[in-house]
Amino acid sequence: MNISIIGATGYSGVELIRLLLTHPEANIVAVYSNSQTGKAMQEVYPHLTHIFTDDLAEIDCGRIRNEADVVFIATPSGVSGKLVPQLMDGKLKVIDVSGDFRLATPELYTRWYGKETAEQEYIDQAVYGLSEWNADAIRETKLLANPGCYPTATLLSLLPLLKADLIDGKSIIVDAKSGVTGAGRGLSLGTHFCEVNESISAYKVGKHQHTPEIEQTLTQLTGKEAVISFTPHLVPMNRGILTTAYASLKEGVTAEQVAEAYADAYEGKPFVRLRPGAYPKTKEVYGSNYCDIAWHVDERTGRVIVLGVIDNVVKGAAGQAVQNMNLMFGLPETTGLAFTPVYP
Ligand SMILES: NC(=O)C1=CN([C@@H]2O[C@H](COP(=O)(O)OP(=O)(O)OC[C@H]3O[C@@H](n4cnc5c(N)ncnc54)[C@H](OP(=O)(O)O)[C@@H]3O)[C@@H](O)[C@H]2O)C=CC1
Ligand SMILES: CC(=O)N[C@@H](CCC(=O)OP(=O)(O)O)C(=O)O
Repeated sequence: MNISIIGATGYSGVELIRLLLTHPEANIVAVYSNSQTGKAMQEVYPHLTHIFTDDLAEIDCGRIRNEADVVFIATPSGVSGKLVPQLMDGKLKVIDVSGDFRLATPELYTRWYGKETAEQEYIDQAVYGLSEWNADAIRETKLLANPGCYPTATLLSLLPLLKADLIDGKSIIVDAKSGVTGAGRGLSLGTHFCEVNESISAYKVGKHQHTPEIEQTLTQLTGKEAVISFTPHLVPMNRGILTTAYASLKEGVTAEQVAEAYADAYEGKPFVRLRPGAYPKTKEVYGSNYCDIAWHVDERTGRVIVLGVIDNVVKGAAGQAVQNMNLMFGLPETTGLAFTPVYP
């Protein structure tokens, strides 16, 4: 497959390069940037010296349509919404890592992102790329909206329980923690070393843009109403997300039914590792495409507490995007992704 990457200089873009360089069917034909065109990749990322040395090109949708089979877009919100209408032509498949095509309507997007995205006709063409839950639709689409990082861990944790009707969808609380790469490579006061190191804080309480994405997907994939309280936190580490989800169990639900729901949902799903009763660490999935899930039934309160961990840049972005590419091109899901987490 001939591959182009728009936004190759960002953290998700450079992770796509790392994964695609060892993918047996992938051939990166061009990498694109907005503000660093003409530079070689190793000038921007010296760790790529002697490995990937292509020059960054100015974004050219005509060239991409002519020479690529698939284009990954890993740009800040509001960018792909404008690019995709220029790319959706002929055989080209588009995988958007940003949030521009995830929400059901442009109005909903603008309410949560404070920006404009593409028109409804393009949003309607996009398939939500939660690989483990939407594979049939993913295989057929030409426009893939790759899930957000927090939604990936949260949805994989909660969907089995809501689908099996074991929890009250309106009782869900999600407390999430992310490493700083989740905020991208751009410089900002909030991600500055002295602000983040030896500290932890919540942000965007009650207004994080992943709240509607999680609610919408829970409902679309289970047919059940879902309302969540979602609070993200920034923690002083590079990679990793831990989501702790709480939900009230329906009357009479047993720990065995909970275990069965997870086993049924993830049988034959290579990237979800079920670890009942465990305390998974982000370090245990670092650099890998795994999502580890553990659950604890609290009989005293009648709640279930679910812990999900992913590497935000891999399963939360580039890894899941490659998994989706594999599905879209009829390859085994694990192609180019079957590697062991880096530990410790
Ligand atoms: N980081 C993460 O863990 C995750 C990120 N995402 C989403 O993926 C997208 C990329 O994130 P991330 O890699 O962290 O971001 P970065 O800030 O690290 O990178 C952004 C990239 O977009 C390019 N870019 C910036 N503005 C424009 C523009 N106007 N037109 C074209 N290209 C532009 C930059 O290129 P240059 O500077 O060279 O011009 C850079 O390559 C975001 O939408 C993010 O929300 C999703 C899941 C997880
Ligand atoms: C730590 C951190 O700042 N994380 C980012 C994740 C952004 C992201 O992935 O958002 P979209 O893909 O939906 O744009 C945030 O909370 O906004």
